[in-house]
Amino acid sequence: MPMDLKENKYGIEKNKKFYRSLKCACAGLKVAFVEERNLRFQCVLGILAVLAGFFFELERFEWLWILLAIFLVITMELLNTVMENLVDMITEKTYHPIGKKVKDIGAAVVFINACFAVLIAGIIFLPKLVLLLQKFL
Ligand SMILES: Nc1ncnc2c1ncn2[C@@H]1O[C@H](COP(=O)(O)OP(=O)(O)OP(=O)(O)O)[C@@H](O)[C@H]1O
Repeated sequence: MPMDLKENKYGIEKNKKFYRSLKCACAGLKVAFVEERNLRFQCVLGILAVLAGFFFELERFEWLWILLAIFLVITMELLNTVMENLVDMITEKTYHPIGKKVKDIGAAVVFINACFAVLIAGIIFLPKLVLLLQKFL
C-alpha cells in the first residue's frame, strides 16, 4: 500500500535544495548497494579495473574508456534496479507477461553493457598483460 504522504518527512514536493537532491541520490545508492548483489559485484570489478589501470600506468585515453565502461555498467544496473522495483510495485510481485518482458529486457541492457566493458578491458589490458608475462617467462 502507498505510504500516507504526511508520513514522509519531505512529502513528494520537488527537491528545491541541492543538498536534499544529493541526500536522496545517496539514499538511492545506499539502498541499491544493500539490495543488489550484482551492483556490489560490479563495483568490486570496477575497483579492480582502476587498480589494474594504476598498475599498468594507463594513458589518458585508456583511462577514459575504462572509466566510461565502469560508469556505464553501474548506471545501467541502477536503471535496471529501478525497472525491477517498478515492476514489483505495479504487479505486487505477481506474475505478469509484460512484467516479465520489462525485467528480461532490463537484464539484457545490463548484459550488453557488461559485454562492452569486457571488450574494453580486453582491448586495453590484454596486450599489457601479455607483455608483462613475456618479461617473466
Ligand atoms: N512480476 C513478474 N512477472 C513475470 N515475470 C517475472 C516477474 N518478476 C520476475 N519475473 C521473471 O523472473 C526473472 C528474474 O526476476 P528478478 O526480479 O529476480 O530479476 P533479476 O534479473 O534476477 O534481478 P537481479 O538483477 O536483482 O538479479 C525476470 O527476468 C523475469 O523473467
